[in-house]
Amino acid sequence: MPTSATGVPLLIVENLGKSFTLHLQGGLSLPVVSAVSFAVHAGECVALGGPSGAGKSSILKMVYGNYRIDAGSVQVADAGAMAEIAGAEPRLMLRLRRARIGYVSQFLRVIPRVPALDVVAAPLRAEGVAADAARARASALLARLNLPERLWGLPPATFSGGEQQRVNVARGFIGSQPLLLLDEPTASLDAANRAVVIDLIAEKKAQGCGLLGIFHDGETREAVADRVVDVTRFSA
Ligand SMILES: Nc1ncnc2c1ncn2[C@@H]1O[C@H](COP(=O)(O)OP(=O)(O)OP(=O)(O)O)[C@@H](O)[C@H]1O
Repeated sequence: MPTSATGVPLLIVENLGKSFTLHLQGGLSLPVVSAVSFAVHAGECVALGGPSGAGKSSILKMVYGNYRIDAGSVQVADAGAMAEIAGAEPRLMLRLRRARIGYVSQFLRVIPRVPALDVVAAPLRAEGVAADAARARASALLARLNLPERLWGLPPATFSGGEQQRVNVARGFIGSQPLLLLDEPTASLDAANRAVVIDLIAEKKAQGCGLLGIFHDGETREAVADRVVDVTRFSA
């Protein structure tokens, strides 16, 4: 696999394939993608492109271990070696998520009764950062994303879509994982907050992180992506 000028590979996807089995339709098999191959290197942001239903989110979910991998290989840089995600034990997957792969999903999975500040600080706490320091960094990120301070102590369940997305973005960006997956991180945001997310992505790149994202908004994609991998060429 060639290494780009930007850095070492953080993610190598080779011949990845996925079909969904529809049990309610008599076990009908719905092929989604096959032979997906690309890599993400340190310091670059790669966008997954292609029309709705092409399989972009499914690829992100396989990389994060949320969807089972039917064929091929997904390897993530881990302590000088590459760890295989296909068939990974849950314990390995949890460790990789804590230390190597961050993920900003489209929607925040709300945890009942946990205030927004602690939702955001949680990945740092999992890395072993002390509670006060983790909260201080969470506050700084929420302030940058213009989340009103009166909301920080409240659980995000009743927040607006855009407020929840900003909590989700802050939670995804606070950690120090070198690979970050982004599923439409700016979809519900206004222009000012979209610009903050674009800056956060640029900062991660400058730190040597690799990012793999879906950006429906063309302007955002244009601003952050170093290249686009068109998923239609892998349609099954
Ligand atoms: N859990 C699932 N069970 C069955 N089919 C699924 C599942 N997840 C995705 N699919 C199907 O796989 C195909 C690809 O979906 P996916 O969400 O990956 O596409 P996408 O390119 O991200 O689309 P969009 O841009 O609309 O988000 C779709 O036809 C979808 O219906």
